[in-house]
Amino acid sequence: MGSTSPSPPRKKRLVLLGATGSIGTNTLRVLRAHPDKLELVGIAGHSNWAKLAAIATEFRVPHVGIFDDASFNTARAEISAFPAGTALHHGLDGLNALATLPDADVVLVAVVGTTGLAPALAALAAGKDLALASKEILVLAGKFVMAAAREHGAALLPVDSEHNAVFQCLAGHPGSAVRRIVLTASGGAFRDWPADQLARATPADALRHPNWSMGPKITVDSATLANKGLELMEAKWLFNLQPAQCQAVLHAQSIVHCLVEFFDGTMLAQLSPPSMTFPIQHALLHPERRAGVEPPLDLARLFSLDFRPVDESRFPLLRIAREAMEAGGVAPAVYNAANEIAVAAFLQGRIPFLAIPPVVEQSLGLISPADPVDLASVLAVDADARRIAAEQLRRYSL
Ligand SMILES: NC(=O)C1=CN([C@@H]2O[C@H](COP(=O)(O)OP(=O)(O)OC[C@H]3O[C@@H](n4cnc5c(N)ncnc54)[C@H](OP(=O)(O)O)[C@@H]3O)[C@@H](O)[C@H]2O)C=CC1
Ligand SMILES: CC(=O)[C@@H](O)[C@H](O)COP(=O)(O)O
Ligand SMILES: [Mn+2]
Repeated sequence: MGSTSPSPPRKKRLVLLGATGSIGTNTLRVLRAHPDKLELVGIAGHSNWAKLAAIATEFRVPHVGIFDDASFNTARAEISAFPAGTALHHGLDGLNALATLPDADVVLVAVVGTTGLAPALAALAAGKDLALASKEILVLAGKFVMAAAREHGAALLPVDSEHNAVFQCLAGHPGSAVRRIVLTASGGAFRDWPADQLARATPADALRHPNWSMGPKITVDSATLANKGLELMEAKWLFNLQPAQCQAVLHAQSIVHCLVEFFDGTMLAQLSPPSMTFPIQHALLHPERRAGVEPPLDLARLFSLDFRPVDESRFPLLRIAREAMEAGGVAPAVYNAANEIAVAAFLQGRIPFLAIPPVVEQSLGLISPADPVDLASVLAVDADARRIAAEQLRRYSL
C-alpha cells in the first residue's frame, strides 16, 4: 500500500470589510506574518479602489467590494489594476455577498459606523465566525446580532482592544463569577488640556491621539470619551452584563486594556503595547497563540501604569452613555446615531468640539427609549435620531 502524506492544516479564510482603513491596515500586517495560517479571500472598502487593487494584488484576493457608486465604476474601467479574474462587488449587496462567500470561514467587520450591520448579520446567518471591530453595530443592534450568533452557532470574536482583552481574561470563567469589568480609557487628545481651552479645540487638535493611530471618527470619540461610552454598551452585549457591571477608568498609558473583577475580589488584567496587531492576531488565530507582529512589552525598561477615575464633568458623554445604557431600549442606538452626526459636523468645522455632548443629550431627550421589537424598528429609530441630531446642530453652528 502506498503511503499518503498528511495534508497541511487548512488556513482560515478571511473576508476583511474595511480593508483600506486603520484596522484593515493592521490586519494586513497580521496576515503578512502568518501566511501559513490566514488567507484573504475577500476585501471591501468605501471608495479607495486603488488601495483595494494594491491589496488584492499583494494578497491575490479573488473578491473585491466597493461601496461607492462612482468609485466602483472607476474600478471597473481600471480593472487591469486588479489581478486577472477579480470579481468586483458593488454597494451594500456587494458587502453582503462578500460576507457570505462560500469560501470564507471568518468575516472581520471594520467598516466605520453601522454600514457593516447587514453584512455582519448575513455572515452570522451563513454560519461564518464574526470578528468584530465596528463597535457601533452592537450599540445599534446588539440584541439582534447576539441572537443571530446564538441561533447559527457562530463565534463572535471581539477585535476592539478592550473587549478582546476582556475575552482573554474571561477564558475559563463562568459569567456568574464576574462582578464587573473595567475598560481603560486613555483620555484622548484633550486629557491634559486646561478645561477652559476646550471651547477652541479644532479637529486637528482632536485628531492627535496620544497613544493610538486610528481613523478620524473613533479618534474624536476618544477625545470626548464617547468611544468609552460606546465600548461600555458593546461590552454589555458581548459579555451579557448588566449596565452597572460595565465601568471605565482613566489609564494614560493604554497598556492595560481591561480589568475583570471576580466575586472573590480578584482582578485579572490584560496587558500589551498599544497596537491593534495584538488583539487582531488574537481574534484571527484564536485559540492558537504565536509570536506576534511586534515585540511585547519590555519589562526591562522603566514604565509606570497609572489609573484614576474619569472626571465625568470634563467628559459628559461618558455620563450620557451610562444613562442611555440604564434607560435601555433604543437609547443606545440614539446615542450612537446622534454622536455620529455631531462628530461628522465637528470634523467638517460646522460645530465646536463642546457642542458634541449637548447634541447627543438633546437628541436622547427627544426620542422615547422603547424596547425595539425588531431590526426594522431599530433602523427606523437610527434614521429618526440622525434627523433630530441634524436639527440640533443648528443651535451650535459656527
Ligand atoms: N482604528 C482602531 O484602532 C480601532 C477601530 N475600531 C473600530 O473599527 C472600525 C473602523 O475604524 P478605523 O479602521 O479606525 O476607521 P478608518 O476610518 O481608518 O477606516 C474605515 C474603513 O471603512 C471603510 N468604509 C467606510 N464606509 C464604508 C462603506 N459604506 N462600505 C464599505 N467600507 C466602508 C473605509 O473605506 P475607504 O478607505 O475606501 O473610505 C475604510 O476601509 C470603527 O467602527 C472603529 O470604531 C475599534 C477599535 C480600534
Ligand atoms: C484601540 C482601541 O481599541 C480604541 O478603541 C482605543 O480604545 C481608543 O482609545 P481610548 O478610547 O482609550 O482613548
Ligand atoms: Mn477600544
